[in-house]
Amino acid sequence: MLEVRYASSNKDAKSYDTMRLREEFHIDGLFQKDEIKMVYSHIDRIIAGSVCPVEKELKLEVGKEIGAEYFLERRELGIINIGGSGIVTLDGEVQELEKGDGLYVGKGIKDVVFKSVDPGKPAKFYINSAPAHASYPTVKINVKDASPVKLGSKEELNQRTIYQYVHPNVCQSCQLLMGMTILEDGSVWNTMPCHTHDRRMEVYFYFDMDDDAMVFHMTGEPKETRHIIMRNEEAVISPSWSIHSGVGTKKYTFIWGMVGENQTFTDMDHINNKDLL
Ligand SMILES: O=C[C@H](O)[C@@H](O)CC(=O)C(=O)O
Ligand SMILES: [Zn+2]
Repeated sequence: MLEVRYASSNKDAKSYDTMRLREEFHIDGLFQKDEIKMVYSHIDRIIAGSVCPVEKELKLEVGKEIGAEYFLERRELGIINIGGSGIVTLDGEVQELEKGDGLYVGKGIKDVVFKSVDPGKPAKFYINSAPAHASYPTVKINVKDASPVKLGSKEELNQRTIYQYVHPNVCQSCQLLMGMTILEDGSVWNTMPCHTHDRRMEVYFYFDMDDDAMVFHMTGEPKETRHIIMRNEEAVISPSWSIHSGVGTKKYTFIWGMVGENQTFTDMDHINNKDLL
């Protein structure tokens, strides 16, 4: 299933009510058994989605929206498995991904097939894909190979480690950047102090949450902030003009993916807390 969403202007988004904000930016219904769900956003043409093979093998297919012979004809793909052991087969070559493992798949791979090792403990593949102009090698990224950046402090309730998976420090890609942020026990804030980066949009995917837990995800321009309530295994699109930051009622982890003009991670436009409205 592929759902298409168009881009929203910062001028229009100011007047969105809760439901409209969710319609434009919030993604739920991920990880349905034996299904692939994808959202194709016209914001930098990122595709974010889930692949949840249980009994069946699932193959990436293309429709008219992509206009290619096969999914990765002119795209690249990042995968992180958040479930049980899984297998991704790339033109017949087998890659095994345990929980937390990632895979970068370059342009030109024709057959991408997903399956679970044990249907009793299905794999859950979270995916991000972006248009690509060049083919870079497939790279498997274990959590331990991802490049860690420690941020925050106990006092600010935002102590966390950002693991860069698809990033120039780890592997080559055309435009995709992807990683996972893990919070320390008792820290509830991510990406606060917050930032924007007009050169890249971003998608956050929240997981490893209890059923009754929520993350209040902050969105909007720095002086027009709104929130979107996130529950386990839901994602949210952040246009380049928007902040993206969250606070949890209980513990959570999230995967971030960025697509756009550049790949520089440290070029964000930091926003001072006192300037937020
Ligand atoms: O532009 C960078 C992205 O928003 C994330 O990498 C930030 C993040 O995971 C965090 O601060 O917790
Ligand atoms: Zn960001």
